[in-house]
Amino acid sequence: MESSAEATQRIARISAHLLPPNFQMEGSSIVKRGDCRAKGGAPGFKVAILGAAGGIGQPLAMLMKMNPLVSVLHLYDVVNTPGVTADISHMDTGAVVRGFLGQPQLENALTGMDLVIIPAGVPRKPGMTRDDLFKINAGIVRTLCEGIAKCCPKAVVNLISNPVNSTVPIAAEVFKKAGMYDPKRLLGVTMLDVVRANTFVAEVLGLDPREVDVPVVGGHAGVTILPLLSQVKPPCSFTPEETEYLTNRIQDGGTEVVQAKAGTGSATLSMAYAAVKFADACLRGLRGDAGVVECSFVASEVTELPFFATKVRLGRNGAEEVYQLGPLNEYERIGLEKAKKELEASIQKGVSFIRK
Ligand SMILES: NC(=O)c1ccc[n+]([C@@H]2O[C@H](COP(=O)([O-])OP(=O)(O)OC[C@H]3O[C@@H](n4cnc5c(N)ncnc54)[C@H](O)[C@@H]3O)[C@@H](O)[C@H]2O)c1
Ligand SMILES: O=C(O)C[C@H](O)C(=O)O
Repeated sequence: MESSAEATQRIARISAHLLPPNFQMEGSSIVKRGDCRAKGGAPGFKVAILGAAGGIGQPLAMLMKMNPLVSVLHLYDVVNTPGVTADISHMDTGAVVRGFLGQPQLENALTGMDLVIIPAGVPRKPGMTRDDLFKINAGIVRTLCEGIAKCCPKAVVNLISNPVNSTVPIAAEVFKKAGMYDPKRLLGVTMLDVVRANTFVAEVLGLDPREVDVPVVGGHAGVTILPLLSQVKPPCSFTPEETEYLTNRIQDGGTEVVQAKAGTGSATLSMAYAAVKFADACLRGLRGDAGVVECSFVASEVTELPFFATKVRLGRNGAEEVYQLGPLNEYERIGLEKAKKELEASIQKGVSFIRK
């Protein structure tokens, strides 16, 4: 049987063979030749994307390469990273890009990272719930988080892989087991729900979506996605029909895309946009900017559940402050009870997966 050292060498050989002429292997990672700035330490943050060759991963990698706060961008996947890395590295922006292929290169991909974004795992097909992805994605998230615990325990983690309501508790349990869990640094990405809510509400109000801010709380699946339409900025009111239409459309936004894609996947482009919006907010927080506030699924004491999505203030240590829900109307109070019931089971499922 092939040892792990042999596997590393074999993948390094394959990777080297696939590299374009201006790339070389450095240890088991792919770097651009003459790439002094990576070593010289250009100002900025080091960011890794795990699942970088996927439907979300590729546009996310492209957009992060355009982000001026990023100095080093590591692209990790179990397939196709040499091609994606070569392609993205031609963009004339500041970040240095390195590719990492397969499990033996995971540790090199993660070492020294400030922010790790995880869109690795299978997406839904029509007729599936996000929970149907648990079987495959739970194990993927566990392995990747074990790598983070070992190689970059201080990194802020943005977890995209579904079902987020369970994968975030899985990550927390892996980190607890490793003795490095810092709840502030583990953030479930629910930004796409906010992006959708801003878009759909703006449509109804006849506004530019960039002027609209809709808090979306709870979690990231069906009824756990709870838009707080009574707290929309700029202040406005909705008829009961508009409230029903908007709440349903925001809760079913993911399914709308899954059905339209008809078996070829789920939201990738809007998700990459949302992921970059959220990652950029995390990096501005890490830089020390004041007043960076976004919604995220985090460890929380806002309800009786151990995790809940609300607005959080992002700072040098991740989610430094978790905001309360604020005043809810009757419609939202009923929605909150439904959301909590489903969330409780999903959180427990994630916790049990590691504690079993
Ligand atoms: N949080 C959200 O709002 C949100 C939105 C959209 C999609 N998602 C979820 O994001 C995930 C990815 O979606 P996608 O459309 O990019 O899927 P995809 O299949 O196009 O890409 C997933 C990538 O993950 C890679 N991968 C698989 N196992 C891996 C491992 N062990 N290590 C590293 N990489 C691995 C695959 O090779 C693939 O390149 C899905 O679980 C999807 O449900 C979440
Ligand atoms: O709906 C999905 O399965 C993907 C994602 O969670 C989304 O909201 O688009």
